[in-house]
Amino acid sequence: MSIIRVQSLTKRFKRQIRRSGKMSAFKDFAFPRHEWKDAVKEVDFQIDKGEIVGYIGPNGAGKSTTIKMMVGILVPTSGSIEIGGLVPYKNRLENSRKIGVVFGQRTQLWWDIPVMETFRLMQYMYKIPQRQFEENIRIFTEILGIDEFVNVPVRQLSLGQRMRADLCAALLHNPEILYLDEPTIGLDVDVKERVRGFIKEVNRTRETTVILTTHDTSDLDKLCSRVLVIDQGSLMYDGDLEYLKRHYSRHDVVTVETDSEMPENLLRTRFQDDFTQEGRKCHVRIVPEKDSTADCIAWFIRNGRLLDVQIRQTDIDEVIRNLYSTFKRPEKETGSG
Ligand SMILES: Nc1ncnc2c1ncn2[C@@H]1O[C@H](COP(=O)(O)OP(=O)(O)OP(=O)(O)O)[C@@H](O)[C@H]1O
Repeated sequence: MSIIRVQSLTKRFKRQIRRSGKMSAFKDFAFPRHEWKDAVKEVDFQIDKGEIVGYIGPNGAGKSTTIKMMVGILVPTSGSIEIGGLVPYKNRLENSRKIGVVFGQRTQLWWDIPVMETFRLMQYMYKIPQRQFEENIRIFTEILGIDEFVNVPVRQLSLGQRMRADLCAALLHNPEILYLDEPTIGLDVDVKERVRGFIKEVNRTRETTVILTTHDTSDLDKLCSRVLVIDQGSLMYDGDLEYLKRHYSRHDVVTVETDSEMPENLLRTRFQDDFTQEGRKCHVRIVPEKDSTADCIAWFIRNGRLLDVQIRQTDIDEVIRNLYSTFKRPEKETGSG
């Protein structure tokens, strides 16, 4: 049962064209020239209750514009959006009770007051019953480990602490849908893991639907099985993450340095033609159908003395570039099932 239905969604912005050269500022002011930009073009998708979906694409692809229309901040130029039966920009207040939003780059919390006071203000604004409020605070503070800084003003929090407080605040009113815009940007590895664990737990226990934009492939790997890929406003792919990675990524490369040069015939027996050697360094291309990074490293540990290991993983921008060059014109592709 779809909780989100997006049909032929388009958002067109009018932008001023800036001139260059002599008197350009004056000319721009006196004789402004404009162009139209389709930030989102004829986008269609549906999302079921309880799904976690990655919404990805390069910078300027149209992700935030789509999310802003789903949240109700922007009005579509054409097409339709229905969130749990509501049209977001027409029913902003009702829609806001169904959704939680977290932007990694900016906080929704009040800068000058302690975290717990912010939560209390949220309780007041969303009319959250006391029991629900207390229970959520208890559960969320435990999983996110925020009890040690609930009395600290938001402005004094580190980025990782602020992000955890933001996540907690966004979920206090038990929203059905959670929009996360780059939720792990700038966080250290431990906090990233904590945030991902929390998102997973909320999705599992409350069936919260999660839409996530990210440039971090690990977020996708750990959280999403389905991704939507947008580029230049058009939806290029809607389907399985694994399918996308298998078909459009270059393979991961493991570079291993050993204390002495390994015999080429030994390497060839194990890795056939999927390696190159430069003295004590060996680069192995991991072909997922027949090998894994872990097995490759384990083999080197058994057969030589390791000095260094580097793994070059496929980054999602590279996947998208490959996807884009495969389809000369943006097209939709269904990879699931
Ligand atoms: N208010 C606006 N007026 C004019 N153009 C806009 C406006 N908002 C966004 N755009 C343009 O629409 C396009 C899509 O922008 P959007 O912010 O949705 O991209 P994005 O995929 O979220 O990018 P990023 O990953 O960098 O956040 C960009 O070309 C951007 O310059």
